[in-house]
Amino acid sequence: MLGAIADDFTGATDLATMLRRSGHRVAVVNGAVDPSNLDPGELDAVVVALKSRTAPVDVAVDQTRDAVELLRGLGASRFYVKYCSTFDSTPQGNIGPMLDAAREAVGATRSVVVPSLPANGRTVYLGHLFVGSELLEHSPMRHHPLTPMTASRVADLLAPQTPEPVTEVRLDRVRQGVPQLRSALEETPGTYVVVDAIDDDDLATIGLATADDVLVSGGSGLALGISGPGGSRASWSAPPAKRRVVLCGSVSARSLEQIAHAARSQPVFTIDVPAAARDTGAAVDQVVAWVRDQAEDSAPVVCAARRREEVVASAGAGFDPGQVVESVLSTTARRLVEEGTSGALVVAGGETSGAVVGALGASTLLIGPEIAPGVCWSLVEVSGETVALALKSGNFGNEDLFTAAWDALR
Ligand SMILES: Nc1ncnc2c1ncn2[C@@H]1O[C@H](COP(=O)(O)OP(=O)(O)O)[C@@H](O)[C@H]1O
Ligand SMILES: O=C(O)[C@@H](O)C(=O)COP(=O)(O)O
Repeated sequence: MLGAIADDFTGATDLATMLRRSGHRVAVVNGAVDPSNLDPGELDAVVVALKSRTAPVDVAVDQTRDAVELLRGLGASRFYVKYCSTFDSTPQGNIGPMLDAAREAVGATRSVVVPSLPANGRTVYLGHLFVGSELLEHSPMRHHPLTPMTASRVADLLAPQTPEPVTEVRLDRVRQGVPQLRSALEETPGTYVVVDAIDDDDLATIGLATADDVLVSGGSGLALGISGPGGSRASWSAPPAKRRVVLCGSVSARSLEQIAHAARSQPVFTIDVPAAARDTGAAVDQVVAWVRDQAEDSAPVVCAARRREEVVASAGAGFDPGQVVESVLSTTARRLVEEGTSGALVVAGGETSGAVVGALGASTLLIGPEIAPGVCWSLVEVSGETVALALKSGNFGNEDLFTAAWDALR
């Protein structure tokens, strides 16, 4: 079994989507909950979802070690550390510390570092990470509130995060083929080796060349190069139709476009963040009541900003706006599910998704149909009821995702 550790929940379902494509029967487990209902005999891969991307370094390291133990207990013999395809991290971490912790725990001497996800425009060439046609440092990730990415060479981003040497293998060696790449990796000194990849064939070559490595790391793209046995997939059946709701805590450029698109046909509610900070319970009551008032066949959207200017800055606010929004959206999710109002949620944003899955107390996500590259439906059990969840990474999906996602739920 392949055991994977993802540093956020949307990243976990992103990876699961790619593992499913490459022939694995895969489940995502919430690293914070005991996965007692999991039958590893029916799975080729398990992804542990953590909320460690922006956690304190020691917390991320402890969570990583615990995840390795959990995966070992489930029978994992190979491991995959999944981080963001835009390498979201700071000079302190947490990609380096998580890699160091995983490498020591699994006894690996080396790991490739492969953030590329060509399906969503993330490529690495000459060691530099591109988002579409722009270097990472010129992309909107430059302005990310928690992990502003102001450099583009992956080795330069990783080096301050680890005492281990970081080296590079260039595209020409990848394009020479699997045996040559394997030799290049063996000859290249360095514990972490950043490998260029600009299309899915490159990822396939890297996957084959590292097939015997006990540890690999990357965005989700590398999973396309790791072949699973390709047996029949875990059974999927959509839960009974109940009201559909979108909870968007992401303020990424693509999520804001998706809200604007949905607003043309669906009701949209914008949370008043300062008011919610004063009385979170009242804000949740207001959102839940608003959702109940919408037409049964609608797919209402709840968000906390429709434009970038509406994002409340932490500095000087006197409260943590991110925490307030996560709290309102996750408590709303639990209320809507518990009272039977909603059985299908699209949740946008990595931190937001971690908060929602945490509030639902879900332990295992059974992976279902794909909605867009890196976005899929999943099923969770909440108090004996089956709920459909789609966890969407901030910058993933077409503009119409909040209205089109439901088509894949049948
Ligand atoms: N209006 C707002 N003001 C301040 N923070 C907000 C607002 N709306 C959402 N947030 C916060 O922004 C963060 C977005 O992060 P996340 O959910 O990971 O999305 P993404 O995947 O796009 O990065 C969350 O912590 C969320 O609570
Ligand atoms: O690898 C990716 O790009 C995604 O799986 C991911 O981790 C994105 O993070 P969020 O935008 O914070 O959801």
